[in-house]
Amino acid sequence: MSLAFSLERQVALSAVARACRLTSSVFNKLVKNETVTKDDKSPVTVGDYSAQAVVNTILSRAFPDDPIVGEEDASDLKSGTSETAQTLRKRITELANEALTADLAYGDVADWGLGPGQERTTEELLNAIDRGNHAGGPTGRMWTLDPIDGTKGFLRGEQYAVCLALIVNSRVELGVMGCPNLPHDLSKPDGPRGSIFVAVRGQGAEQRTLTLGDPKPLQLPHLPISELSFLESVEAAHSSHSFNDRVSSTLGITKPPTRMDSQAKYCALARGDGGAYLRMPTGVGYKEKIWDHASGSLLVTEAGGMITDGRGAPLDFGLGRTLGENFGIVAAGAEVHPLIIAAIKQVNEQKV
Ligand SMILES: Nc1ncnc2c1ncn2[C@@H]1O[C@H](COP(=O)(O)OS(=O)(=O)O)[C@@H](OP(=O)(O)O)[C@H]1O
Ligand SMILES: [Mg+2]
Ligand SMILES: [Mg+2]
Ligand SMILES: [Mg+2]
Repeated sequence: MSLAFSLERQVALSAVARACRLTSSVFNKLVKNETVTKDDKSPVTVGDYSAQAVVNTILSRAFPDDPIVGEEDASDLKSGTSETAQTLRKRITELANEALTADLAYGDVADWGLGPGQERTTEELLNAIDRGNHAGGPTGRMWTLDPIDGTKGFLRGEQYAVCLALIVNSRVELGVMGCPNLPHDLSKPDGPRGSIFVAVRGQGAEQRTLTLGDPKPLQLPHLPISELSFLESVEAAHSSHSFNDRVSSTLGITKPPTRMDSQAKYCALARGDGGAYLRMPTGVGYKEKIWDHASGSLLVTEAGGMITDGRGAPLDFGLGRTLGENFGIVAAGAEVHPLIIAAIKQVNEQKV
């Protein structure tokens, strides 16, 4: 009897591995005009668009009926008539086709026609990006994709992640994350780097190489307070550094925080770096996106950790494209998680 979601796991690993190859190669070649600013003022690059085109093309071929909730959409790319828009379309087509047709043998499932694919037209690739326009919701199967999480980190040559998860009836069942720049050992930032992480509900979590070899099971160690260091965002606008400092002091944590871009923080946590990830809002109004937390949340729980919002409530992946009213994120080892929730409550009470 085959394990649950084994085909989905293999397809998702293959799609993320191909997308990672693309993002790693595009970084060295990015030029002016290949990064644009979205309506919410955040950056998006040809890397984000082409990685979404690649993953959605592979998913659509393997699971044509599954909807996808993806971060990017192609409406501006489709309608733009400027020289920049034309250059972007051409570049996305080149990059996506290179990744789709490369003979990588990255765990491709030949029987399902997922070996190196055929070239796609620009129109097909832009439509593949727009397969990510699903609204989400409480029932049925859906994928959620962040083609480059931590785009700002990606642009700085630091941490970013390609994040893909399968949600069934509001529950994350499978999560895959590719982190091409993540050092194997955080204390050796110039040492070997790049890993792909995968978790299936009830089947554990593991770390592999970027070519999907050498699987290593992940288990979050029990870290005493003296060994804890909060993992937190680099961008101060994305989570409150000062709130984290106060929670840290309340708990008696003495190690400084580890600032790291993107969902790579979940991967670092799952393999035992830091011991806790704290992401408290900087203001009211921002709603966390499901693609920013789906794969990471499963990775952490399958490695033996816990994840809730800042009030201790479970994350709700069934409310649409956002986590709705969930307020902040706390992910940590099972022993330390309740202590962090209690410390957050204490800090909030001191405020009034
Ligand atoms: N105001 C605000 N509050 C909270 N989160 C926000 C906010 N604005 C953006 N984002 C999301 O943050 C994603 C980047 O993740 P991190 O904050 O962990 O990394 S980083 O510090 O920005 O590098 C980033 O994901 P990407 O857009 O995929 O890079 C955003 O979805
Ligand atoms: Mg973005
Ligand atoms: Mg993101
Ligand atoms: Mg993104």
